[in-house]
Amino acid sequence: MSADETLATCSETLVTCRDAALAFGRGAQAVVAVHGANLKIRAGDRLAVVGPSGSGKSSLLYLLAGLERPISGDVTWTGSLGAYDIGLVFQGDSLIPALSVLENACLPLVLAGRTETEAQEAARAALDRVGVVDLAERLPEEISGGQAQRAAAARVLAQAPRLILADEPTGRLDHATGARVLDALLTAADHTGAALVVTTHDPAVAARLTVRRSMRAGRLLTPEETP
Ligand SMILES: Nc1ncnc2c1ncn2[C@@H]1O[C@H](COP(=O)(O)OP(=O)(O)OP(=O)(O)O)[C@@H](O)[C@H]1O
Repeated sequence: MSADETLATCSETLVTCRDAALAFGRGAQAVVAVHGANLKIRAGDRLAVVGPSGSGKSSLLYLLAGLERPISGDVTWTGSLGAYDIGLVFQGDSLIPALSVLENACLPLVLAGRTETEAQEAARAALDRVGVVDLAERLPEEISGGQAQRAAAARVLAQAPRLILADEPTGRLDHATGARVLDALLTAADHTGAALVVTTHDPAVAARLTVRRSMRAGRLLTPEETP
Protein backbone atom coordinates (compact mmCIF):
# COMPACT_ATOMS: atom_id res chain seq x y z
CA MET A 1 0.00 0.00 0.00
CA SER A 2 1.40 3.44 -0.94
CA ALA A 3 1.68 6.30 1.58
CA ASP A 4 -1.22 8.06 -0.22
CA GLU A 5 -3.42 4.99 0.05
CA THR A 6 -2.59 4.67 3.77
CA LEU A 7 -3.54 8.32 4.31
CA ALA A 8 -6.78 7.89 2.36
CA THR A 9 -7.72 4.91 4.53
CA CYS A 10 -7.01 6.87 7.73
CA SER A 11 -9.18 9.85 6.73
CA GLU A 12 -12.75 8.76 7.16
CA THR A 13 -15.23 10.26 4.69
CA LEU A 14 -17.71 12.17 6.83
CA VAL A 15 -20.18 13.41 4.22
CA THR A 16 -20.69 12.88 0.51
CA CYS A 17 -22.83 14.89 -1.94
CA ARG A 18 -23.69 13.08 -5.17
CA ASP A 19 -25.30 15.30 -7.80
CA ALA A 20 -27.12 17.00 -4.91
CA ALA A 21 -29.48 19.78 -5.95
CA LEU A 22 -31.43 22.14 -3.72
CA ALA A 23 -34.34 24.38 -4.68
CA PHE A 24 -36.48 26.80 -2.73
CA GLY A 25 -40.14 27.23 -3.69
CA ARG A 26 -42.12 25.29 -6.27
CA GLY A 27 -43.09 25.44 -9.92
CA ALA A 28 -42.37 28.62 -11.84
CA GLN A 29 -41.34 30.38 -8.62
CA ALA A 30 -38.67 27.78 -7.74
CA VAL A 31 -35.12 29.03 -7.25
CA VAL A 32 -32.48 26.38 -7.80
CA ALA A 33 -29.85 27.33 -5.24
CA VAL A 34 -27.54 24.34 -5.82
CA HIS A 35 -27.26 22.42 -9.11
CA GLY A 36 -25.98 18.83 -8.84
CA ALA A 37 -23.07 19.33 -6.43
CA ASN A 38 -20.46 16.60 -6.09
CA LEU A 39 -18.31 16.80 -2.99
CA LYS A 40 -16.67 14.51 -0.44
CA ILE A 41 -15.53 15.82 2.95
CA ARG A 42 -13.03 13.71 4.89
CA ALA A 43 -11.83 14.04 8.48
CA GLY A 44 -9.05 16.63 8.55
CA ASP A 45 -10.13 18.40 5.32
CA ARG A 46 -9.86 22.22 5.22
CA LEU A 47 -12.15 23.49 2.47
CA ALA A 48 -13.04 27.05 1.47
CA VAL A 49 -16.20 27.48 -0.63
CA VAL A 50 -15.78 30.78 -2.43
CA GLY A 51 -18.27 32.69 -4.55
CA PRO A 52 -20.26 35.86 -4.98
CA SER A 53 -23.38 36.71 -3.02
CA GLY A 54 -26.30 34.48 -4.02
CA SER A 55 -24.09 31.82 -5.64
CA GLY A 56 -25.36 29.09 -3.28
CA LYS A 57 -22.66 28.81 -0.61
CA SER A 58 -25.03 28.84 2.40
CA SER A 59 -27.38 26.45 0.62
CA LEU A 60 -24.52 23.99 0.09
CA LEU A 61 -23.66 24.17 3.81
CA TYR A 62 -27.32 23.49 4.71
CA LEU A 63 -27.19 20.36 2.55
CA LEU A 64 -23.94 19.25 4.25
CA ALA A 65 -25.47 19.92 7.68
CA GLY A 66 -28.65 18.03 6.82
CA LEU A 67 -30.80 21.13 7.41
CA GLU A 68 -32.15 20.92 3.85
CA ARG A 69 -32.90 17.85 1.77
CA PRO A 70 -31.78 17.64 -1.84
CA ILE A 71 -34.55 17.66 -4.46
CA SER A 72 -32.40 15.27 -6.51
CA GLY A 73 -29.17 13.40 -5.97
CA ASP A 74 -28.21 12.60 -2.39
CA VAL A 75 -26.22 13.62 0.64
CA THR A 76 -24.97 10.85 2.92
CA TRP A 77 -23.10 10.90 6.22
CA THR A 78 -20.90 8.21 7.71
CA GLY A 79 -22.80 6.10 10.23
CA SER A 80 -20.43 7.12 13.02
CA LEU A 81 -21.41 10.79 12.71
CA GLY A 82 -24.01 11.72 15.33
CA ALA A 83 -26.18 14.84 15.41
CA TYR A 84 -23.80 16.59 17.82
CA ASP A 85 -20.80 15.81 15.62
CA ILE A 86 -21.90 18.44 13.10
CA GLY A 87 -21.50 22.09 14.10
CA LEU A 88 -22.86 24.88 11.90
CA VAL A 89 -21.85 28.50 12.48
CA PHE A 90 -24.78 30.38 10.91
CA GLN A 91 -24.19 33.52 8.92
CA GLY A 92 -26.92 35.64 10.49
CA ASP A 93 -28.08 36.15 14.07
CA SER A 94 -28.43 32.70 15.59
CA LEU A 95 -28.07 33.26 19.34
CA ILE A 96 -31.17 32.59 21.42
CA PRO A 97 -32.28 36.07 22.56
CA ALA A 98 -33.47 35.05 26.05
CA LEU A 99 -30.21 33.28 26.96
CA SER A 100 -26.92 34.91 27.95
CA VAL A 101 -23.88 34.48 25.72
CA LEU A 102 -22.57 31.81 28.11
CA GLU A 103 -25.92 29.96 28.23
CA ASN A 104 -26.05 30.05 24.42
CA ALA A 105 -22.57 28.51 24.21
CA CYS A 106 -23.46 25.87 26.83
CA LEU A 107 -26.74 24.81 25.27
CA PRO A 108 -25.57 22.19 22.71
CA LEU A 109 -23.37 20.58 25.36
CA VAL A 110 -26.17 20.42 27.92
CA LEU A 111 -28.51 18.99 25.27
CA ALA A 112 -25.84 16.41 24.44
CA GLY A 113 -25.88 15.27 28.09
CA ARG A 114 -22.81 17.01 29.55
CA THR A 115 -23.02 18.31 33.13
CA GLU A 116 -23.56 22.03 33.73
CA THR A 117 -20.00 22.35 35.09
CA GLU A 118 -18.42 20.59 32.08
CA ALA A 119 -20.53 22.64 29.67
CA GLN A 120 -19.61 25.94 31.34
CA GLU A 121 -15.91 25.08 31.36
CA ALA A 122 -15.88 24.19 27.63
CA ALA A 123 -18.07 27.19 26.75
CA ARG A 124 -15.92 29.70 28.64
CA ALA A 125 -12.74 28.29 27.05
CA ALA A 126 -14.31 28.61 23.57
CA LEU A 127 -15.58 32.16 24.26
CA ASP A 128 -12.06 33.06 25.41
CA ARG A 129 -10.53 31.71 22.18
CA VAL A 130 -12.61 34.14 20.09
CA GLY A 131 -12.18 37.04 22.54
CA VAL A 132 -15.69 37.42 23.99
CA VAL A 133 -15.44 35.67 27.36
CA ASP A 134 -15.83 39.04 29.14
CA LEU A 135 -19.31 39.29 27.57
CA ALA A 136 -20.41 35.88 28.88
CA GLU A 137 -23.17 37.20 31.13
CA ARG A 138 -24.69 39.60 28.56
CA LEU A 139 -27.78 38.97 26.47
CA PRO A 140 -27.39 38.87 22.66
CA GLU A 141 -29.19 42.28 22.40
CA GLU A 142 -26.46 43.77 24.59
CA ILE A 143 -23.56 42.91 22.27
CA SER A 144 -22.55 44.00 18.75
CA GLY A 145 -23.23 41.99 15.57
CA GLY A 146 -19.55 41.03 15.29
CA GLN A 147 -19.45 39.96 18.93
CA ALA A 148 -22.59 37.86 18.34
CA GLN A 149 -20.89 36.24 15.33
CA ARG A 150 -17.90 35.37 17.53
CA ALA A 151 -20.18 33.98 20.27
CA ALA A 152 -21.92 31.83 17.63
CA ALA A 153 -18.53 30.49 16.51
CA ALA A 154 -17.66 29.75 20.15
CA ARG A 155 -20.90 27.83 20.61
CA VAL A 156 -19.79 25.48 17.83
CA LEU A 157 -16.18 25.28 19.05
CA ALA A 158 -17.32 24.34 22.57
CA GLN A 159 -19.18 21.40 21.09
CA ALA A 160 -15.94 20.08 19.46
CA PRO A 161 -17.80 18.68 16.42
CA ARG A 162 -16.14 16.37 13.89
CA LEU A 163 -17.54 18.39 11.01
CA ILE A 164 -17.36 22.18 11.41
CA LEU A 165 -19.36 24.16 8.83
CA ALA A 166 -18.84 27.91 9.11
CA ASP A 167 -20.94 30.25 6.95
CA GLU A 168 -19.02 33.50 6.38
CA PRO A 169 -17.67 33.36 9.96
CA THR A 170 -15.61 36.51 9.43
CA GLY A 171 -18.21 38.44 7.39
CA ARG A 172 -19.02 41.01 10.07
CA LEU A 173 -15.54 41.30 11.54
CA ASP A 174 -12.56 43.58 11.01
CA HIS A 175 -9.45 41.97 9.56
CA ALA A 176 -7.68 41.30 12.89
CA THR A 177 -10.76 39.94 14.66
CA GLY A 178 -11.66 37.84 11.62
CA ALA A 179 -8.16 36.36 11.63
CA ARG A 180 -8.58 35.47 15.32
CA VAL A 181 -11.87 33.65 14.67
CA LEU A 182 -10.35 31.79 11.74
CA ASP A 183 -7.33 30.87 13.89
CA ALA A 184 -9.71 29.51 16.54
CA LEU A 185 -11.61 27.42 13.97
CA LEU A 186 -8.40 26.06 12.40
CA THR A 187 -6.81 25.32 15.78
CA ALA A 188 -9.93 23.54 17.02
CA ALA A 189 -10.07 21.45 13.85
CA ASP A 190 -6.35 20.62 14.10
CA HIS A 191 -6.77 19.68 17.75
CA THR A 192 -9.64 17.24 17.20
CA GLY A 193 -8.91 16.15 13.61
CA ALA A 194 -12.25 17.62 12.53
CA ALA A 195 -13.08 18.64 8.98
CA LEU A 196 -13.58 22.38 8.48
CA VAL A 197 -15.63 23.93 5.68
CA VAL A 198 -15.74 27.74 5.50
CA THR A 199 -17.75 29.84 3.04
CA THR A 200 -16.36 33.24 2.18
CA HIS A 201 -16.11 36.00 -0.42
CA ASP A 202 -12.75 37.02 1.00
CA PRO A 203 -9.70 35.66 -0.90
CA ALA A 204 -7.49 36.23 2.19
CA VAL A 205 -9.77 33.95 4.25
CA ALA A 206 -9.94 31.34 1.47
CA ALA A 207 -6.15 31.33 1.20
CA ARG A 208 -5.89 30.01 4.77
CA LEU A 209 -7.77 26.79 3.90
CA THR A 210 -5.97 23.96 2.12
CA VAL A 211 -8.49 23.44 -0.70
CA ARG A 212 -10.71 25.97 -2.47
CA ARG A 213 -13.86 25.29 -4.53
CA SER A 214 -15.75 28.09 -6.24
CA MET A 215 -19.51 28.42 -6.61
CA ARG A 216 -21.03 30.24 -9.55
CA ALA A 217 -24.82 30.60 -9.92
CA GLY A 218 -25.50 27.46 -7.88
CA ARG A 219 -22.81 25.35 -9.51
CA LEU A 220 -19.97 24.00 -7.38
CA LEU A 221 -16.99 24.12 -9.71
CA THR A 222 -14.54 21.24 -9.77
CA PRO A 223 -11.05 21.82 -8.33
CA GLU A 224 -9.78 22.09 -11.93
CA GLU A 225 -12.39 24.74 -12.83
CA THR A 226 -11.80 26.73 -9.62
CA PRO A 227 -9.60 29.76 -10.32
N1 LIG B 1 -35.31 30.47 1.79
C1 LIG B 1 -35.14 30.83 0.52
N2 LIG B 1 -36.19 30.98 -0.31
C2 LIG B 1 -36.01 31.30 -1.62
N3 LIG B 1 -34.82 31.51 -2.18
C3 LIG B 1 -33.74 31.37 -1.40
C4 LIG B 1 -33.83 31.04 -0.01
N4 LIG B 1 -32.57 30.97 0.49
C5 LIG B 1 -31.74 31.27 -0.52
N5 LIG B 1 -32.43 31.50 -1.65
C6 LIG B 1 -31.87 31.81 -2.98
O1 LIG B 1 -30.94 30.79 -3.29
C7 LIG B 1 -29.80 31.34 -3.95
C8 LIG B 1 -28.54 30.95 -3.17
O2 LIG B 1 -28.58 31.60 -1.89
P1 LIG B 1 -27.45 31.37 -0.80
O3 LIG B 1 -27.87 32.06 0.44
O4 LIG B 1 -27.13 29.93 -0.73
O5 LIG B 1 -26.20 32.15 -1.47
P2 LIG B 1 -24.81 32.59 -0.83
O6 LIG B 1 -23.76 32.32 -1.84
O7 LIG B 1 -24.64 31.98 0.51
O8 LIG B 1 -25.02 34.17 -0.68
P3 LIG B 1 -24.39 35.22 0.39
O9 LIG B 1 -22.90 35.26 0.12
O10 LIG B 1 -25.09 36.51 0.01
O11 LIG B 1 -24.75 34.72 1.75
C9 LIG B 1 -30.03 32.83 -4.06
O12 LIG B 1 -30.57 33.09 -5.34
C10 LIG B 1 -31.07 33.10 -2.99
O13 LIG B 1 -31.87 34.22 -3.32
